[in-house]
Amino acid sequence: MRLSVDQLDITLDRRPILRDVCLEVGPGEIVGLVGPNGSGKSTLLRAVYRSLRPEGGAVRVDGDDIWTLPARAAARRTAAVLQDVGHATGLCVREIVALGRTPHHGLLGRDGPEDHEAVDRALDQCGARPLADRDFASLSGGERQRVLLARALAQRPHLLVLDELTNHLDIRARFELLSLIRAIGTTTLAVLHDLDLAVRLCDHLVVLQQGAVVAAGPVLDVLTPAVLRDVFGVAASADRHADGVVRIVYAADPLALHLVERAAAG
Ligand SMILES: Nc1ncnc2c1ncn2[C@@H]1O[C@H](COP(=O)(O)OP(=O)(O)OP(=O)(O)O)[C@@H](O)[C@H]1O
Repeated sequence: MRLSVDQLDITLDRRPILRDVCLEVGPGEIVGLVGPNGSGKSTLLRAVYRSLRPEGGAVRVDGDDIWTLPARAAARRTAAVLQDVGHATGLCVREIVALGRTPHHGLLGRDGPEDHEAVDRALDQCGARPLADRDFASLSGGERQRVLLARALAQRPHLLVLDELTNHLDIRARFELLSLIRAIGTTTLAVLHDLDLAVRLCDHLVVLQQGAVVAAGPVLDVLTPAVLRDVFGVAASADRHADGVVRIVYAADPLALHLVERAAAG
């Protein structure tokens, strides 16, 4: 259950988007992919879940290059929960979660006892069993995110890929979903915009800036004041507090961006 991204290059519309990107996610680790808007995070995830073929480099799951595996074998290994995906109406929650079993089906595509067991377990893991018979389209944003995570877990993937899973969620729902991901223990690569959540969830962070990795490693090694200032444009530091929790503390009011710009200039 290991992800290795090796010297990945991606060009879109004749513009280089990712350059020489390398990263590793070890078994059971949660690695956060962070960086400013447009730095290439979603593009990198697309390459990892095999929706975008790179010009150079390789994505390996458990040592196998995903482009040398048959499509169905690659699909079984990686499950993605993506942001802002439109969803067809008319399917109930159980049917949506059962879609996670599709890569495991043979040519006849029939569900067996193992599929039912995987769906029930995923619904339970995500606290979504009471929603099982509801129309998916009738759910709140937070409930939908839980169900989409359950669909990914029903797949029993080696690797979980999450793109802004906590978008649109209130603060309590964010923490609930993130603690659920921690408890699941699947090897995970997660794009997160909220650095405060990223430092709580992740073992390691990878920072992308203009398509290149500019820092990678344990949270406190990566989020130095220089990285927070030069990459994210805020005067802040990440510190472990007495209760053991890492928090980001702003040196200046983050709304007073002119102070940050002056600090950077000086
Ligand atoms: N299909 C495409 N064709 C051309 N350029 C693209 C395409 N998809 C993305 N890009 C460009 O690639 C760059 C990286 O986009 P990407 O969505 O990967 O960034 P991101 O870090 O996920 O951004 P955000 O934080 O805003 O979601 C952006 O400049 C974007 O405009």
